[in-house]
Formats: sequence, structure tokens, C-alpha cells
Amino acid sequence: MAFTIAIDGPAASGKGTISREVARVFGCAHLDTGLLYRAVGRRMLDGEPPIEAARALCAADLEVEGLRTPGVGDAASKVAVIPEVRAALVDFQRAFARRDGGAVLDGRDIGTVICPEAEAKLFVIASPEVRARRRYDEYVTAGESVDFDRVLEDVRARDERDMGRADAPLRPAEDAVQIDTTTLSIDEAVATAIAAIEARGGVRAS
Ligand SMILES: Nc1ncnc2c1ncn2[C@@H]1O[C@H](COP(=O)(O)OP(=O)(O)O)[C@@H](O)[C@H]1O
Ligand SMILES: Nc1ccn([C@@H]2O[C@H](COP(=O)(O)OP(=O)(O)O)[C@@H](O)[C@H]2O)c(=O)n1
Repeated sequence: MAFTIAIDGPAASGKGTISREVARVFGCAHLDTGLLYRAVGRRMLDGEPPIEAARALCAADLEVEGLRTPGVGDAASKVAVIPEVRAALVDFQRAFARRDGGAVLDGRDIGTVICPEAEAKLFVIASPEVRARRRYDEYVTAGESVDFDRVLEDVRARDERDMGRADAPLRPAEDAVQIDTTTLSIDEAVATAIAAIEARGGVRAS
């Protein structure tokens, strides 16, 4: 049976980390929908018009190196404002969500637009400072030279763009369970998510 878990939230709130672990515990497939927008953003930076890039997106585009860089994140949130780009990505996400064996999708509009009928919805947040620190640490580990204040500025700019757009803005679905990871460890955040999903009828894989 298809059991869909929708996990939304702002940049570096911990939704990807939670989603990967939730997929493992509940034995379902995981789609990081941010990667779709990052891949379109990447193609735009390479000179392709974003709407065409979204319509032509293929699996190989998601494997391209460097999708997690600050520049591509910024480009992703710019192309994500364009309704035709969002529309071109809907069918793939919905088909993924209804696959047999269940699915977890993380992004910005999964619980509100892509899968409003999802059985379990989480909205993961954390303070901008903590999110910027996590992202900064990731960049440093990856060997990128970045400035903390710049990362914080980027997190805030992306929040504003993601929450302020007219089409599918970042906001919690009415029936989403909110998890604030500001002061939670990864283990605590994952345990809170698992408990919330079980409360909505999710059954762990044996
Ligand atoms: N609760 C947490 N406490 C500390 N670090 C976390 C927590 N959740 C995630 N992280 C770390 O923060 C970074 C961003 O997390 P990620 O799950 O990629 O966020 P998102 O998918 O929301 O952008 C990762 O390096 C991850 O290991
Ligand atoms: N479902 C989604 C997922 C991402 N996005 C956009 O894509 C950008 C990159 O998403 P992401 O999930 O990879 O970003 P992080 O949270 O990992 O920083 C976001 O800032 C959004 O603008 C979206 O609009 N809708």
C-alpha cells in the first residue's frame, strides 16, 4: 500500500537528514525534491532557459556534481519562483509519492501542493543562526571557502524568497506536525519524527 510521508521546511533545518532515516526505518523510497530545483538551477547557470530545463529534466541531471554548492542553492530558489518550472516537476513527484511500498518526499510544498493527501506530514524548522552554522560546517567539511555571515545572509534570502513567492510558498500544511530542531540532536530529531509518523499510522519495516 502507498503510504506517503511529506517533510517540508526551510534550508538546513534537518529535513534531509530526518527523511533519509525515516525512509530506512519505514522501509520506503526517498526523494529529495530540492535536487530537482537544484538541477534546473544548475542548467540555468549553464545558460539554458529554466522552463525548458525543467521540462527536459532527466535522471542524469540529478547525478551532476556540485548541486549542493551555495551558488546552485541560490539559483534553485530563483527558478523555483517560476510557475511553469514548478508545474513541469509535479507529475514526477506525485508518481514517486504513490509508489508501492510507500515514499518519503522532502521539500517546501510537499504537504501543501504535491501531496496534500499524504498520510503523515512534518514541518521541520530551526533558527536561522543554527541553520546557517550547520550549512557553514558542511561547506567547510567539503573544502569550500565560505564566510559565515555570507551563509547566514544566503539562508535568510532564501527563506524570504521561498516563503514570499506566490506559487507554492513555503508554509506548514494545516495538519503538519512541527518539529523545531534548534536544540535537538540528530537522534532526538529523528526519534521525534518517527513517533509523529507512527501516530499517523506509519508502520516500521520489520
Ligand atoms: N538536529 C540536528 N542537529 C545538528 N545537526 C543537524 C541536525 N539535523 C541536521 N543536522 C546537520 O545539518 C546539516 C543540514 O541538514 P540537512 O538534513 O541536509 O538539512 P535540509 O535537508 O533541511 O537542508 C547536515 O550537515 C546535518 O548533518
Ligand atoms: N519542493 C521544493 C523543494 C525545493 N524548492 C526550492 O529549491 C531550493 C533548494 O532546495 P533544497 O531542499 O535543496 O535546499 P536545502 O534545504 O537543502 O538548502 C529551495 O530554496 C527552494 O526554493 C522548492 O521550491 N520546492
